[in-house]
Amino acid sequence: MLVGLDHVGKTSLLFKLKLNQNVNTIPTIGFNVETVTIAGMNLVIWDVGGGDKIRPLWKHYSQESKGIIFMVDSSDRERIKEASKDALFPCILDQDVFQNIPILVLANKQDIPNCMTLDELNDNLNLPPQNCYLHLCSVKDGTGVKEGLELLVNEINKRAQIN
Ligand SMILES: Nc1nc2c(ncn2[C@@H]2O[C@H](COP(=O)(O)OP(=O)(O)OP(=O)(O)O)[C@@H](O)[C@H]2O)c(=O)[nH]1
Ligand SMILES: [Mg+2]
Repeated sequence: MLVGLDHVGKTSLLFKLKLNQNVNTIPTIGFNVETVTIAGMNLVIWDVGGGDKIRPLWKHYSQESKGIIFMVDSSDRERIKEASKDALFPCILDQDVFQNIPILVLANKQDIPNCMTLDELNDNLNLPPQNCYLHLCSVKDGTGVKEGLELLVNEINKRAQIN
C-alpha cells in the first residue's frame, strides 16, 4: 500500500516503477494499482488517495498489505507535521492491524533545493524505531527510489521467513 498526503508524488512513483519514466499526473481520485518487480519480487502496489476523508479507509487494506510506503514531500515544511500527526500516526502507526508490517517512510522531492534533510525529517516525524524506515528519494531524477524499495522488500522477506 502506497499512501501519504496529496501531491507528495505517489502516482509519479508508481508509474516510474512501472514504466521507468516520468509521467504527468493528475490528482488521484480513487486509486491506482499496478504490479511491478523489485529485487526479484513481484509487488502489487496500491496507490490510495490521501485526503482526510479517505485516510480512515487505509486500515481496510491491511489484510493484503505486506508492507507500506508512506510518502512525504521533503520540500513541504508546512505540511510535514500534518503528515505525521494527522495521517501517519493515527491511520497507520497507531492501528493494531499494521503492527507487524514494515513501513518505508519515503521522503520524496530531494531534488528541490533547500528541502528538508534526514535530520530535519527525523525531528519532525518522530518515527518509532521499530518497523519504520526513513529513506530519502527523488522520483523526478530517480535518486534513492530503487534503494528504498529494496529495503522494504528485504524487510518483507525477513518477516516471511519468521512467520
Ligand atoms: N520536484 C519534484 N517533483 C515531484 C517529484 N515527484 C513528484 N513530483 C511532482 O509532484 C506533483 C504531485 O505528484 P503526484 O504523483 O500526482 O502526487 P500524488 O501523491 O499522487 O497526489 P494525489 O494523487 O493528489 O494524492 C506533480 O507535479 C509531480 O510532477 C520529485 O521527486 N521531485
Ligand atoms: Mg496520485
